[in-house]
Amino acid sequence: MKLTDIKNGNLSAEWAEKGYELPKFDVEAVKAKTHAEPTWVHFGAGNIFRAFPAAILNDALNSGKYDRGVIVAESFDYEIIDKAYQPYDNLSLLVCLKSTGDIEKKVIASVTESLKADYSFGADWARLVEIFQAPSLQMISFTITEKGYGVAPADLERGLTPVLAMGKVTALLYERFKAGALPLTVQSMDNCSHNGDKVKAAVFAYASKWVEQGLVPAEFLAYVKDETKITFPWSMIDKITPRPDAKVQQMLADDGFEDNYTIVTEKHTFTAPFVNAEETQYLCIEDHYTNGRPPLELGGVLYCDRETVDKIEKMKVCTCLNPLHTAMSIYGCMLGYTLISAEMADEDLRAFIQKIGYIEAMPVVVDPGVLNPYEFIGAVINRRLPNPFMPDAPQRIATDTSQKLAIRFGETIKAYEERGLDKSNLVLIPLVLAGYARYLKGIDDNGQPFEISADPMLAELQAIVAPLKVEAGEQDFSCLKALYSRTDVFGVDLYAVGLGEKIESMAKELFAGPGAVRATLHKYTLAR
Ligand SMILES: NC(=O)c1ccc[n+]([C@@H]2O[C@H](COP(=O)([O-])OP(=O)(O)OC[C@H]3O[C@@H](n4cnc5c(N)ncnc54)[C@H](O)[C@@H]3O)[C@@H](O)[C@H]2O)c1
Ligand SMILES: O=P(O)(O)OC[C@@H](O)[C@@H](O)[C@H](O)[C@H](O)CO
Repeated sequence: MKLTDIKNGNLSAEWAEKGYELPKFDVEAVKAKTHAEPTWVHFGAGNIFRAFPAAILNDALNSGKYDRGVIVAESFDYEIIDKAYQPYDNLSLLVCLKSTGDIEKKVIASVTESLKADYSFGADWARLVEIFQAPSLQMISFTITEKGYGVAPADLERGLTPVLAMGKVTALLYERFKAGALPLTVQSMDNCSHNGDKVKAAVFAYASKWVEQGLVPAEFLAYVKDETKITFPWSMIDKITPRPDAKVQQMLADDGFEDNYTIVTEKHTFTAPFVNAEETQYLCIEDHYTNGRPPLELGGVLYCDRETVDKIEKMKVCTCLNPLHTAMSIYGCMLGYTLISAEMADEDLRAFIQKIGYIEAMPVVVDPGVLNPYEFIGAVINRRLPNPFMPDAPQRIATDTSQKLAIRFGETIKAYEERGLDKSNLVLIPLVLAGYARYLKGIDDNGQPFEISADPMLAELQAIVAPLKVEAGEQDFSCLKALYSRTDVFGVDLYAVGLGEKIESMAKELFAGPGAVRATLHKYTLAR
């Protein structure tokens, strides 16, 4: 079985026998229609694109209610196009790793063209210009990582031939402007807060600079700033999509699926003709489009207003997912875990995050109205985190913890303060923060050193806890005042809100020698 069998009409009975879902639409007809009248270009040919936006469109096409595919443009790592798209007619295999152990295998055929977005690839660039000149084009979208939105001063000086993604996008928008100032929506789908504003700021930066340099008329800047023409909606995307996994690769090989190898590009993108991801997914998009849009609600996208997108993001990041991730990762690293799913089989850790979520954070959750926070957190705790097929590690999540504590826990503490709620209800959240001081020592619960994940504040914060030792007996913990009063790290001065002393006393217990992390975690979690 090979993906190219689909184009060649060479489909053996094996595909169905082995449980591979094939496209239910006329792939060649969709390809031709999309070529003639494109509606959607997506920048960033990475794993999440294939696992999520392209898969949603595939579902819409399978429903028979839509007839256009998506054209993918790669502005950074061209090897992905050469090695993971072109040899497979842009087809891929989505392997959905359900928490039940069921595995869904679906051929994704919604990507109709793959293009290298750079002037040096003449034909591909010319095709992109043609697409941007097409009145039918409705939306361009992105999953290019947060750094993909960067605007470097040197690139702004390169005029109309920039090398960074946002410069290229602005150059293509200029082509659309010249074609009659046609409307278009520019849609970030990256995992960063207020993502639409990031694209907007970058496009405005290039357009302003080019006007200033006399390279484009002032009307171009007015065009990108005119909300009846160009919009930059916000979105919230949530689907854990790890790199292609060796076990999945082997399972495909055992099936007889030949396109089963992983490619690591020179730029260190991990790609493959297949992608593995969890089943749960949320994509919430601010519905502010100027030229219509593909009907992605057919594939489950939730369209709403900006305020709702913002609330959904807060629900996820401040309460229902990310605080639990961080809590279990700080303790997971100290307890020697390397797999999130294994941590969920640890009764203390599971109860720890469950009680943090339901008892301590949920009373102040931001309820977006359109998604039920209880259903969301239920899916996180019962289906997503325990999924044994997801190769996610606490060490990944513990990266940059100093940058995440304020949003993941500080917002909840602030909400208790603002609403005059009883802060004695906060026990396990203080235990997470106490655990952070213990984590910063880089010594696990057996008394052995472990590698702390990268963090821009690591040296500074480790210096604060340096006087402390992991050992039984009396110690002076007054150094912790310099840690827990840091509003930049915790979002609040924990002493000013009456939690500092409680956290300090928990820290004392956590530092009391090997085994103290487990004992303290167990004690407080059981008592809750
Ligand atoms: N993987 C997930 O679980 C997940 C979940 C939700 C959201 N996301 C969002 O999607 C993004 C990409 O994730 P992925 O799984 O596709 O990663 P990936 O490594 O598979 O692909 C990254 C993509 O971004 C491009 N890129 C990287 N640096 C760039 C740059 N400087 N300029 C332009 N393009 C650049 C790459 O070329 C590639 O197309 C994440 O950063 C996040 O914002 C990912
Ligand atoms: O991406 P980070 O490093 O901010 O956080 C790590 C995880 O909590 C995060 O990646 C989640 O897996 C993701 O937010 C799920 O959609």
